[in-house]
Amino acid sequence: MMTDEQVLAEFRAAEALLEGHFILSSGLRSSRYLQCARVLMNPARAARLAEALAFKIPDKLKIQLGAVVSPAMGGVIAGHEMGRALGLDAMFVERPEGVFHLRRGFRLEPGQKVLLMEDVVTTGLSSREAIKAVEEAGGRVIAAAALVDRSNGTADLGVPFYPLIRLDVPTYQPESLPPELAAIPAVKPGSRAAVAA
Ligand SMILES: O=P(O)(O)OC[C@H]1O[C@H](OP(=O)(O)OP(=O)(O)O)[C@H](O)[C@@H]1O
Ligand SMILES: O=C(O)c1cc(=O)[nH]c(=O)[nH]1
Ligand SMILES: [Mg+2]
Repeated sequence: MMTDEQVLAEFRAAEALLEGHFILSSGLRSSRYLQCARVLMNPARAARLAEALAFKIPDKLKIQLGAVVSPAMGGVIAGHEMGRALGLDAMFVERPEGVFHLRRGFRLEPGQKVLLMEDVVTTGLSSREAIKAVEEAGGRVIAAAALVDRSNGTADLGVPFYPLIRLDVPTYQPESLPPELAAIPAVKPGSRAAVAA
């Protein structure tokens, strides 16, 4: 078990709570960014957080799970640590041509029950795209998990969703930025291809 304060303390210790002007995966803008790669770069910290998250998933779901699948890049280490915490193999989907799919010889048994693991959920779009990829590969996503849910309650993944922590962080459409954000040059930390302007 970990309290929200303990989770936040791990993020602070990792210097993962960034402030500035960020272009998110969805194209939305924010003055705050959770840089989960900095949290996960410490293996002991990554393992502690994954164990705390595994504890939040109900046993009746956990016993059904056959694998963890996560969307690359951000989900890779998070998914691997969840695999360790749950005693399951962890695979990832990636999108070198733009659409998530399993590569590298990863495969799912027909109907194999999967936990979809993300680092951060903002709009839920990446999770939904990854769920589709799992289903196209024959698997069945029965639950989703993430280190951080910053969707402010808006993300609907279509399956039960277990975030380690929920953080209320505002996002803005690029055409309706508050002046203090418009004054700072925007950076895009994630790896999804930017939408053409
Ligand atoms: O809920 P969403 O609105 O989809 O946003 C969250 C997604 O954005 C980030 O990934 P990103 O696309 O930046 O790429 P990366 O994981 O390859 O860095 C993060 O790792 C999630 O996958
Ligand atoms: O929405 C995103 O792309 C996003 C937000 C955030 O806080 N951290 C992150 O890694 N991605
Ligand atoms: Mg990602």
